[in-house]
Amino acid sequence: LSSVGDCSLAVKGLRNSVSQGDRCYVGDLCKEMARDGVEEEGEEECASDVNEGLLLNEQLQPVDYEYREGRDYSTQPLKNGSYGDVYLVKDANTGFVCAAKKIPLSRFRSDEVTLWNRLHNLPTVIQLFGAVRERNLVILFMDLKSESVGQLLMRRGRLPEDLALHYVFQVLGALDHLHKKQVLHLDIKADNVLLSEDGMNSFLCDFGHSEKLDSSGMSLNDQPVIKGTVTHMSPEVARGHHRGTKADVWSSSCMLLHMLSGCHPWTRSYSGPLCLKIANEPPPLKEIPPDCSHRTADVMRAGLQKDPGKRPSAVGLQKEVERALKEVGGLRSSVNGRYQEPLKKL
Ligand SMILES: Oc1ccc(F)cc1Nc1nc(-c2ccncc2)cs1
Repeated sequence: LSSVGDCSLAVKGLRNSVSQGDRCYVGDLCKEMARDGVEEEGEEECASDVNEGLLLNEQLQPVDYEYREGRDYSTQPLKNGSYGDVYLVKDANTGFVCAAKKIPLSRFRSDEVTLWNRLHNLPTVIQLFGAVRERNLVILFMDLKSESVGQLLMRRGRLPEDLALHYVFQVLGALDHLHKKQVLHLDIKADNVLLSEDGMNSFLCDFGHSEKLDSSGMSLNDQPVIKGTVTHMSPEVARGHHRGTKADVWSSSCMLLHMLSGCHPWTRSYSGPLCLKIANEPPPLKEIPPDCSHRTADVMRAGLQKDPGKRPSAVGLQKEVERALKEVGGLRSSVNGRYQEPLKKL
């Protein structure tokens, strides 16, 4: 197919059904790719040399309607593989460098790309540059950032209070945008928040668990439900109840606790499977570091309300974070400060 509408180019193999005239439909294509994934489970050989998808950034240049690793772009593991299947990508024609995540087709959910694509002009969400299927893999191309908050936490043990509040402030702002666009993230955690070079700006990534909300706030999900990270899972999600915007608010409070203590929530108080503890035990408020300001503790008490009805919205909690940030004197810590030992088991 030749260049299509607002997509710089549709890679060959695109079914005609997804590209009518001058519009290309990321969603339909991705549904097709995901459907193939489900059918192909275990039928490895029949993937032949399928190569189809959409490139949304003209710096990624297909050759003869194909975009193949090795020929049209090269990859190398990012941060020597510490992110798993995320790679540094260099386009062979333009020399453009970006990042890419490789996902097995059988695990690919079209919602990941369609919902991410809905957020394409949000400055607090990492930009999607394209989605291309090659054999049994889906490769998601995206903007390259320096590291994740998860990486930063590995380097620093635990973060200064003002820096942790600064990041959760930005994450809650991004969540407010997502929720206004009827999108749930459902895997908010330090690993899925990326940082700019100077560490001052953060970007949400990984929409692999995202779901769309319907008008009544119920999550509309026709894709296989995969749960997010257990330690950051809200009680209602742990119970299998309906997932709404408040699930992301709970997880962002878990991320704040993780940044302040250096440990995932619940793991300092309990060992073994956490799902039941999250559903039945009181929120892990005793894990709040004693050296935290009262306002910061207030943020966690509000965000870790077990009843989603009593939990504030993203923008509501963001206002409490703003008060806590003011109480500690605003952001003054540097990203590259000394290592601080994570807190011990309770
Ligand atoms: O699983 C994902 C699905 C979609 C994404 F957009 C990102 C990820 N995961 C990660 N991406 C990175 C990263 C990206 C860009 N630059 C530096 C690091 C580190 S972990």
